Amino acid sequence: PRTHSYTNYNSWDKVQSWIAAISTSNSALISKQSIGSTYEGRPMTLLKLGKKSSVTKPAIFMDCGIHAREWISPAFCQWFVKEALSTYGSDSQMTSLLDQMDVYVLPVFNIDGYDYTHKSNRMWRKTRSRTSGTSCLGTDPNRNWNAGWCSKSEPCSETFCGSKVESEVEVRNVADFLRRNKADIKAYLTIHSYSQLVLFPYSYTYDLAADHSELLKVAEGASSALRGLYGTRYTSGPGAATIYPAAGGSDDYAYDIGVKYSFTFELRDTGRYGFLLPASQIKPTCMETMLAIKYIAAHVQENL
Ligand SMILES: NCCCCC[C@@H](C[SeH])C(=O)O
Ligand SMILES: [Zn+2]
Ligand SMILES: [Zn+2]
Repeated sequence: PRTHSYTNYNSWDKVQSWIAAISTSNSALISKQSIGSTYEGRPMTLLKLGKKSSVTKPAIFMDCGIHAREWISPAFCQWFVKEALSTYGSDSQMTSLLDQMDVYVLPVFNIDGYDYTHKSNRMWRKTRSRTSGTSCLGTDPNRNWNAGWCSKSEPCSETFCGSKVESEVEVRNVADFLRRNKADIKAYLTIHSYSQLVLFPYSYTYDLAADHSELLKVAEGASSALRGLYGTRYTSGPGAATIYPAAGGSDDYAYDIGVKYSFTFELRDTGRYGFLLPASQIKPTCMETMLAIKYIAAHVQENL
């Protein structure tokens, strides 16, 4: 049956029906808005969490599922929404957060790819768009942003940067939203797997970001908050030196348009299961990651 579960990896049609249900479950705290469609025509629906207000509040933007095979990522976004709604009023930090700020959550960024991993190729990473002149499909949505964009790359590569900046409609839809709302968006969080890392700009250069020392402090604080639950060890640092140099990333783009608190998470594990993280680890992974996200949110609030 079409039953959604927070402790299972949900197919796209289950996530889609969950979005419809959860977004109308509590009109005081959650609403939804469309930010466009994917290449194959699936609806990109943004969830807006926060105490309803007639004035614009400062916001945090979080996306999951940029890469199709990283199933623990959309699982976390669903968990986050559930936790926010169910602990508002009882958890003082979550209550303060949703009173003072709005949190935008995009549960699955690359829906076409996510659906494809459920139906065809579990290890697919990219979008499912067609590029003229090649039979290889897809562009890496985390190399397609206007941030040190790579221009030269192979269409058949897993990290193909695309035929041009924002060639991918999914990237354009989110970039447009960030540009429209950048005055109010104070933090950008993008959730990936795997490697257990908290990364921040830059990846497109080894140059340190202007806010490097503060971002490092926040990333280390988030990692230690996460470690407090089960002892899971994360590494923190700027992307280029901590994982690998990477052009055209969403975090670098958000930072360069002025969203100072920009972080990329690589969730569990460190390679034993990799992208195929067992569903039995969804709950512990989401519980510990909540602590890291709440740590960052608290820092953002303290610096509003
Ligand atoms: N902006 C690049 C952040 C660091 C790399 C993140 C990983 C996630 Se799978 C990648 O996009 O290769
Ligand atoms: Zn990824
Ligand atoms: Zn990754």
